[in-house]
Amino acid sequence: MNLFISPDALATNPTKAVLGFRRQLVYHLHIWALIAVAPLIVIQWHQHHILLSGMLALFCLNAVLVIAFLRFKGSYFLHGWLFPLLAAICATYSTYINGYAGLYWAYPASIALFFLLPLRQAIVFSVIFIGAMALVSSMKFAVADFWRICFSLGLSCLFAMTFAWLVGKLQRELTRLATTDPLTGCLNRSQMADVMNHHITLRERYERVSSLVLIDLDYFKSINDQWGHLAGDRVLKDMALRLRARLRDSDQLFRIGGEEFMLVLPETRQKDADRLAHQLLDTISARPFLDDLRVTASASVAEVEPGDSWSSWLNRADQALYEAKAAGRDQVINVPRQPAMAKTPEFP
Ligand SMILES: Nc1nc2c(ncn2[C@@H]2O[C@H](COP(=O)(O)OP(=O)(O)OP(=O)(O)O)[C@@H](O)[C@H]2O)c(=O)[nH]1
Repeated sequence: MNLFISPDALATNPTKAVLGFRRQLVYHLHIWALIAVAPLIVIQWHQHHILLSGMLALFCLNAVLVIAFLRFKGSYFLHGWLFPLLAAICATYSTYINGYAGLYWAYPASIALFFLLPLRQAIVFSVIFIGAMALVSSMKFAVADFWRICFSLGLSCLFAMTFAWLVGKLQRELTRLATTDPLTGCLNRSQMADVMNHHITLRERYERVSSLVLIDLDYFKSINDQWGHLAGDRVLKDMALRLRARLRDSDQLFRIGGEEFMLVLPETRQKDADRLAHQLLDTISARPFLDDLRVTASASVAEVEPGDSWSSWLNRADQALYEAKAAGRDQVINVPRQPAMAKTPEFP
């Protein structure tokens, strides 16, 4: 078995990739900490530091459980909280009984806090940890060393905090870039299957109904041909703004192709989605784009049905959109609802 490949190695979308990054960090940190700390259990036992040896054993047991949970269940054992808590307590207590030999462990412990905890919790935790270390250092070491320890430990935390903060910012920015379309700011296809599957699950489990609306600009190619691609881009941007202005916060707007947009409308039945689709086509055709460019769009509406997969749901909507185009464009076509399952007659 390869210990160094975590279950998240193959993430299927950007959000999962970020979650996978955090899991791998936690996973690897626990492995290295386990390897480093396990021999100390025996060393401290031999030095008759039974309490410290016991706490280190607890630390290693927690590391084994975290690794096993991540590896086999894909979840965090006790949310990964015990590592920072036990590491800080062990380092403080070891400094108290072992002096400098214990102090050295405070540095990796203070850095690990920022890799394992959310940033705010790590800051609070590190302030408490530095306070406890300062107290122990004031009892064990000369004044000059006390100040050296406080400043060097504080600086380690500051470096780790800056790094963790920047990595968090980078993760958020990369997720945004990977999940949205740069031209219109709409969600892109990377999230589509996950979002639709979520609504299918809500339908299957709680009978909560969502609908899908596809909107495709009519004769968009001729806009590009006549006015140029930059003008086409401005039409697409304006189109996304108009759609967003009419939608609720809970609705999700995707750009799934060149001039094709998809709306996922939670808690919305087909007839309400149909009304919204008509309103959206009106907002597109009512006002000219650019200076005086009249544009129309075609749309289709499909409510999620029992037994749907995301692709069958999308295919039905796609087929209806094709019909709207074939029927002359500038109109909404609804996917016919499946008849409700007839109840099986009960025999006396
Ligand atoms: N400006 C611009 N054009 C794009 C973009 N993505 C795709 N397109 C163009 O969109 C056009 C789509 O053409 P078609 O698929 O024939 O669709 P259409 O002309 O709208 O015709 P119907 O949909 O049948 O009404 C093509 O010319 C693509 O080059 C984009 O990001 N910006």
